[in-house]
Amino acid sequence: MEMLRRNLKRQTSRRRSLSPLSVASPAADQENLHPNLAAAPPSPAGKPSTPPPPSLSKPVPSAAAAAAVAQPAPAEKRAVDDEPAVKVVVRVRPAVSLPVDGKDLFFVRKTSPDSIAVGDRAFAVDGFLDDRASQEDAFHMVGVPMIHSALAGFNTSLVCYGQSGTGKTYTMWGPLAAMFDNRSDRADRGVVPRFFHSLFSQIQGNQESSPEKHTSYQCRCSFLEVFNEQINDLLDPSQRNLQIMETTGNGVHVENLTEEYVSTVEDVNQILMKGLTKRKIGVDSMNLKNSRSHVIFTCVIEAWSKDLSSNGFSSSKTSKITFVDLAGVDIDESDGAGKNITREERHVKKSLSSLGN
Ligand SMILES: Nc1ncnc2c1ncn2[C@@H]1O[C@H](COP(=O)(O)OP(=O)(O)OP(=O)(O)O)[C@@H](O)[C@H]1O
Repeated sequence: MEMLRRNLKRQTSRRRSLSPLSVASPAADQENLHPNLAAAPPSPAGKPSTPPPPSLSKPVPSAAAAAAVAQPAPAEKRAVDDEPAVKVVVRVRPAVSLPVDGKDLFFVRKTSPDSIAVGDRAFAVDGFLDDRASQEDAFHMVGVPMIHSALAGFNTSLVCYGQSGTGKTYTMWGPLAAMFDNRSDRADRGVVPRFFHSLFSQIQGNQESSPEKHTSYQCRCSFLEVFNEQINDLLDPSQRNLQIMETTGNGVHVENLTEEYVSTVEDVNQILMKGLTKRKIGVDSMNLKNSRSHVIFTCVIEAWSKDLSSNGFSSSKTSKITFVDLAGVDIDESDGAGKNITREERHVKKSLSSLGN
């Protein structure tokens, strides 16, 4: 990844940008990591904002445990099996200005279905979105397979990383205002709002197409930021410097992190708006907003089925979906707009380099 980062530096000076997206699905572990991917994302879990019904208040199993609780239906399993455990996708952001000499128009280019070249260096990838790719294209490449995994009961994650200004936040969330249905800029909506739009329609479709299964779903979300090496709850600003704990019942989780129950895409959009407006941002010397924190949005889906056509056989599935939007690093060290930025940059760099260890 360090190699890729160095190439990004060269690219910035040419005012074109690329940001890698990684989808881990299902239950990727360190041994399965793609050579270009640094590490699997953390797995937070915390207390719900409102207690669930007694029968539903159980520990969230890991992906392996979830798969053991209920085997996915054959069609769901096939869709998940066809996907690699970790998928690395590179997206190139459109140039902010045309190159003066026209030389770097194809600086990042696809060289085969599974490789790209950045200048004279080659990288293996699972997918490539060039600077003409739409938000819809990004969703189809990384978001749709995640929905299949989540509904099949597997944990799945999307991690966006890359240099500052390369389009991580745009790809992940899109402009906040575009989340509303009546907006003319709906085409700008990012992977996450599209994911939940499609997820809730598929849940409704599943319930309508197989009424005999009596499947009920429950989804709960949390949103945290890691800023200056402290974990803050984006859904409850009074909860700062939260601690990572490991307990027998809950596994590794962030203690006291708020979880909110959601049942519609509008519920999720409200949570996204609430969290993203509280995210720490800085302003660089070009007056562009930069994310100064890593943010992690998590949704846990639990599904219970009672199939009346097979002697009332019951099953349940749990999956955790994690979206990680990492802070970017400014390549130009003199770009900071003040003393704080320098300290934040140091923490961002330290945490990003820890991912590679
Ligand atoms: N594919 C794209 N199409 C159009 N505009 C884009 C695209 N990608 C990024 N942008 C625009 O480029 C700017 C920088 O993008 P963004 O904020 O997403 O970068 P970032 O990688 O998240 O940066 P940081 O790490 O500093 O938060 C934004 O104004 C965004 O709207």
